[in-house]
Amino acid sequence: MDDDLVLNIATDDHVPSKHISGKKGGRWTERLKVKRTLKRKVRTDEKKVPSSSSTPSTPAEDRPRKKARVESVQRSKDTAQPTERSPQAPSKPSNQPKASVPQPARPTQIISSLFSYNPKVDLPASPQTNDVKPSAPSNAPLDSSTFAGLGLNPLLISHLTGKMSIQKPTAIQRAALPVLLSPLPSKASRDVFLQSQTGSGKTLSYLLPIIQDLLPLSSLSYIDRSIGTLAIIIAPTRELAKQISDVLEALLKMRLRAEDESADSADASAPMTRWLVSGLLIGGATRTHEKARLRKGLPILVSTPGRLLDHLQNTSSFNVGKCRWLVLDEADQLMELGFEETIKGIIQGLDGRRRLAQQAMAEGRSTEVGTWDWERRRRTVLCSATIREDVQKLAGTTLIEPLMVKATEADKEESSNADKSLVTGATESFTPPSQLAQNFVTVPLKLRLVSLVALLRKLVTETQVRKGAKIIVFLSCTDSVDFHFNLLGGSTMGDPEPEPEASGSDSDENDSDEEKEGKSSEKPKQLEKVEATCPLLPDVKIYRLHGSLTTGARLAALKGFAGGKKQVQEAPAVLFCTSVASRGLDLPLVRAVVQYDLPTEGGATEYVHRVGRTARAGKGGEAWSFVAPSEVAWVKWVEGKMQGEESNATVHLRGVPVEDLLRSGFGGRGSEFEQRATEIQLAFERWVLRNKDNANLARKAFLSHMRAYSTHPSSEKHIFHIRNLHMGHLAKAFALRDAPKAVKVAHGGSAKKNLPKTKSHRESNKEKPAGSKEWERDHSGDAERRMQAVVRAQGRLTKQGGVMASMGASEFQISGTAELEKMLAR
Ligand SMILES: Nc1ncnc2c1ncn2[C@@H]1O[C@H](COP(=O)(O)OP(=O)(O)OP(=O)(O)O)[C@@H](O)[C@H]1O
Repeated sequence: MDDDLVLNIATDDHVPSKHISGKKGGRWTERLKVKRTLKRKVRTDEKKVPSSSSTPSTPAEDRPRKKARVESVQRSKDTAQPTERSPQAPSKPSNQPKASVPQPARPTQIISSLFSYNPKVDLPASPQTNDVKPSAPSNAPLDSSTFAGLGLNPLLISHLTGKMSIQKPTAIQRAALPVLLSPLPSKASRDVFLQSQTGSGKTLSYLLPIIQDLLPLSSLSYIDRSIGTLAIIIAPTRELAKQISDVLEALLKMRLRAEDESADSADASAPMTRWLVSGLLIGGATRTHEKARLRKGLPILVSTPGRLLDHLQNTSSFNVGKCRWLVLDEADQLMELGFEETIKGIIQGLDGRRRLAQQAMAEGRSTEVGTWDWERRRRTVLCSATIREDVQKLAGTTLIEPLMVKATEADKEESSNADKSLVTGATESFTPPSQLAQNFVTVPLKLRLVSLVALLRKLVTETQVRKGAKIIVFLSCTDSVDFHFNLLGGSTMGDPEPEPEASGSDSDENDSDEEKEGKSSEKPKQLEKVEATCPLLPDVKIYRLHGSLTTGARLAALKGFAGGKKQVQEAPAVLFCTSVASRGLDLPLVRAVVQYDLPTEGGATEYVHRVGRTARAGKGGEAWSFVAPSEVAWVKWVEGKMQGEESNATVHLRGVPVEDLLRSGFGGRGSEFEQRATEIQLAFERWVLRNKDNANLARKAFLSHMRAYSTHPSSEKHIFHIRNLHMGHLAKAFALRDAPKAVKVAHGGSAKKNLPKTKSHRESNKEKPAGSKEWERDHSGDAERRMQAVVRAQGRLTKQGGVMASMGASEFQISGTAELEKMLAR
């Protein structure tokens, strides 16, 4: 199957016909001579004809054109003949947004096999109709309960209802607040393990009790922020920490008045919480700056683990001896990112600081005024959407006699409960919110790119009515995110090429101090562009998010995507991202989550976390997964995993035929969508051919995607095996015209030289700004380390002349350079 070699070869009008009209009559030797002369002339003329693209040619283009298969040509003639509307590629369906795309400067005849040689796709037996009734929301606020009934301070309640539009508690809040608010049963208060579905309101479940606990301190005469840090919340990523800090700040804006104090009294507006300052430590600012803020005092601190440990070890003015609360949010991600040892270090550091502070008091060395209840121990709360084995391990090392608090079904009173003790060894299923509509499309590799555009157009059209809706698209690696962001933001569909932008909207002020000092930013400025638009998605803003962007660019992208306070009036937005956005992020109005690449790590759990970015707090949402024909078994597999062994609930993904998707995205009658899709594919391919940078982005993305794909664990290799992928077809998904071999050569030099050396895709690509120690701490997970060990072992083996371990024989399907090379050449 090498049909990909002949795709999209444009035949320009002025290219002489290859048909040789032979001389009639005369001797056969004379006839042959004439025929040869003519043939030579045709070849010379062909060489003189300039390339259809006026852009610098890539090495791949320098090669002679390949011969088109008759079948392909025939097919394209049947399906891709330009029609009256075809220049407006793609014409919109009647209900589509106005996508007036200028006529592309395209050849008069298109030869494309985008719709031929694709494997036959059978839709698995799954509910196909649209009339599957949506279930009642499982993470919505409850009508049957009130915050007052749970013991929340009336001032907090009025702030929640008046300023934050939060009226009723969710199931996890109903379960957690009584436990965390209750007067402590003993000096040794119980630690808590908080578990519930995505988007169920875990953040408020611990923030409200912390604030309510600290509020009474406001009446102490000596209280001010120099009291030091009394509560610490740890989150695995900077984005999450920032998000929690934003919610905390919204809560602390609360202005408290004594009940008998009139609103007119002189100091009625004075906040009693003035001393209750929150701080954020995420490594974006210089250490000196952070130290200065710590010295002043930050009573409630939100931090990433690495930075917190750093200050505990190196900042003597960090006054944390009186810390009463420690929250470990997104515990499963903390474990996945390899923070177990860091957390242990933090706990030791906190204990040590407490001992020192007590000692200083006892020995009269402390300058502090007032008394402090040193008997009261620090309470630890661990939050997680899952109770996987590694999370239980973390609970075992950080919690003392914990209570398990969970909420699974919002509508059942008895399901919100606080168990007597922590469940151990349980393998409970982890399900998305019940109101989430889960879909999948089996997409032949060649059609992936155009199908993605079709799906985005469809979703955007549907959201036009509900302005401001957002769509998140998950991809396998940073290179792929960069490629798709630049491709959609750069393809013109025939418009004159836009001037290259000097820089994006990521202004200098967004850059962190460290980045300004040039310490961690290695990316060229243009790659840090934050926002893009695409003629195929009118009025839609496109963003990207991955760990290799500078902190400034990451936060700017999130801010742009989330929109301002009036999100409802804003343009729809699409965010291309890696798994860095899969946990905890609470972005308003996310209407759909598209898993263009299925998770390489974390399996079904990661799938549920990703789709959990929509359908939050009782709202609706859609999940879409792209499944390759060789991966169809994934659907049953993931349904089974979500269902769990004991659950009676049925979890179904609805299968949508790819033709339906393309038709609803591109419109037209009959198979017109095929021609429109072909034209879009051609426009993308032209963008790749436009210059070397674009071509390199595409090739890098292709190779990095391959590497990412090869890291699916061996337990999933019956579904995801690199051997099952047709490289030529996959190249199409990266708008590459070259066959894999050409990709390799065009990358400059030998394949061996150009393929990333046997490093894990994560190490070489996924989230790492080179030289960033903070990244090392924030993103180096156990799985990654194990994978790197396998890669290193393979490297040693081959260097010693050993035989490469067979693919998938280890935990990870790491292919060595030679192995990958062989596949590429296949
Ligand atoms: N009682 C409530 N009523 C209405 N909305 C709420 C309520 N509690 C929380 N929310 C909103 O629900 C959304 C999700 O909350 P939160 O981020 O705390 O969920 P989560 O359980 O931590 O999710 P994840 O596991 O994905 O991190 C937020 O936008 C929050 O403002």
